[in-house]
Amino acid sequence: MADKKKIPFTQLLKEFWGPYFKLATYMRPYLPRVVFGMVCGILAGTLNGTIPLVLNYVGQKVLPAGQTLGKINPMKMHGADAGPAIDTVIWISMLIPAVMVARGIFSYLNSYYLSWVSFHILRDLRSELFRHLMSQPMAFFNKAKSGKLIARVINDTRVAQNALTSISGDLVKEPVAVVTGIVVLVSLDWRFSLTTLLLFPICMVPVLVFGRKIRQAGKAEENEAGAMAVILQESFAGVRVIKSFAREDYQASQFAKSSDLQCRNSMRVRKSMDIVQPLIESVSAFGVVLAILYVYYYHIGIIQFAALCFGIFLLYNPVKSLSRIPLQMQKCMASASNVFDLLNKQPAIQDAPDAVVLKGCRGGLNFENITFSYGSEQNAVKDMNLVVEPHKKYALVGSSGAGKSTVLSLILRFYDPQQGVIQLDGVDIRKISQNSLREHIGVVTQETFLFHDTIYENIRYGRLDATEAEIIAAAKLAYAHDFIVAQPEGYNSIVGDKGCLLSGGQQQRLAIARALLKNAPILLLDEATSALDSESEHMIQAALDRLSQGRTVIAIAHRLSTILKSDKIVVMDKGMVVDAGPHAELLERSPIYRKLYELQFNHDKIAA
Ligand SMILES: Nc1ncnc2c1ncn2[C@@H]1O[C@H](COP(=O)(O)OP(=O)(O)OP(=O)(O)O)[C@@H](O)[C@H]1O
Repeated sequence: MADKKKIPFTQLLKEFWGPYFKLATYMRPYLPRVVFGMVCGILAGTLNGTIPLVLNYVGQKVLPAGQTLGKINPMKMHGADAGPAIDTVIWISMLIPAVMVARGIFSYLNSYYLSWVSFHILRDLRSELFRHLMSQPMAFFNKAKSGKLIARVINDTRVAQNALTSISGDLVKEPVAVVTGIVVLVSLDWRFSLTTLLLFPICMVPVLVFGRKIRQAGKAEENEAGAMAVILQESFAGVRVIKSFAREDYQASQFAKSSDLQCRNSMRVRKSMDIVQPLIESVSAFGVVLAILYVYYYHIGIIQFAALCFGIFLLYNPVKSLSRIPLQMQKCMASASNVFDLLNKQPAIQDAPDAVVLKGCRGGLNFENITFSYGSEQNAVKDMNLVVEPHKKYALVGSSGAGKSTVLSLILRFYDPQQGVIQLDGVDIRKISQNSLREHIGVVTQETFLFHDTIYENIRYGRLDATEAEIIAAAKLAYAHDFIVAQPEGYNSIVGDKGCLLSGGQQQRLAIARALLKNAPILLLDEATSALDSESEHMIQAALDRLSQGRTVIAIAHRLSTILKSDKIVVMDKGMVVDAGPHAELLERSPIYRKLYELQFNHDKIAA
């Protein structure tokens, strides 16, 4: 039998309330507003509770005395008992709108200030979460579903904030309203109040029973919202694949399934939520019967009766809001713990406390005994030793899966090797701040990523403070200026989602312009394998040649021209550097290189 360990109460409290308290700490910068909002809530709650007292007072003052239900004597309405003069009646009656208006103002201020705070908390939480996600290393994004991350940033933060707003709004105002209301009712007529309030605890039963169901269904609803976001994100990102396989119907059926589940979960939540109110109202109806019986036996005054009934009626909303708090807390807790789970995830790759900020570098790299695996038993890079001299050009060659792309990722510190050191100008790259390291490395990959923005903004991404003249100069150097000005809106033309409104060659040239603008001393190139038309290829090659000038270049070579121009060709096989040297030497002495050359680069030779 499993050993049932008793969890200490304090730990339980921490686990259950932890996310809520953590969320509440986000209120700290806005404390004056929170306090003001809560004080307004207390005043609104107090005024709400005292309304029957005011009604009773006004009634006693302005209506002839001695009127009781069942014993009304119309004759007493005239003559000596007719009551005070009309101006006194008006003045005293004005107490009622005065209290109601004051209650309305405080209630509005309570809601306004607490909503203001909660929307600002939502803003802060979302920004922090996004920044935190952006700081996660590549290994995190390799595993995470981006749709789910989007749902966390948009959905979970909103659900947590929504619940926080209503909870913080209700938590102070409503108990005050209930306590004041009950005290006032009891002071008016304790027997009537006790008789009618007797049923209040019974009203809590449906809240407790259905609260559990709401919690479970609510969690399933949130999870399914995440799953739906994954389908949406993948369908839009992979629309080319979907269309080329004619899988639109399949995707639509996947989405419909998720939507159906979402619909059923939402119905479960709604059903449980909506049944609570009619049950409470049914129980309350018995309270009305009790009230009528009480009046029948005790013949209380009509004004007092009206005030008591109004008091009971005014208790309804605060009690309803209070009964909602546990349900909202459950929702808040589920979403907040999703958010804080992500926020608590420390990035596996972080800047060392004494990390230096790189200001300029020569671009010399040294790989010392580098071994790296992505987590599987097989090493993607093994015992790699390589000295990369500044301003020289290196070509990485090797069969598919040899580890070439991994080497580029290690230079960028997307991953840290399990063994060995990579040095930049003699400094371990783990001792350099990640931002400044990457500021000194330009990357052009075969899969160009362009943002859905203008051509101008896409180039400017290379250096955010670049001037217009510098951006145009970079485009000219990348042989992109001519096709850009030929676009309907020139540099202000939108490139479409991931640059889809431009040709592959044009996208590549924009990426080169972006790298030229960055002007980094080290350049990592992953050449396009896809066959571009010869004119486009020629221009890209010329643009790359310009980009490479005066920099340390490490290129994953797919073209003969690249390997012929390289100072050194590094041959990789199964994660290891098996040889390195100039083309002619390797052709002579390396069987692996010879084979690769014949398979991979020979057709270029023929084409040339
Ligand atoms: N993100 C990843 N997670 C797990 N394993 C990976 C990942 N990326 C690459 N690998 C594995 O690491 C090894 C080296 O891959 P890498 O992409 O570096 O090879 P490559 O020489 O660049 O191949 P190609 O020329 O096909 O791009 C391969 O066995 C590959 O399956």
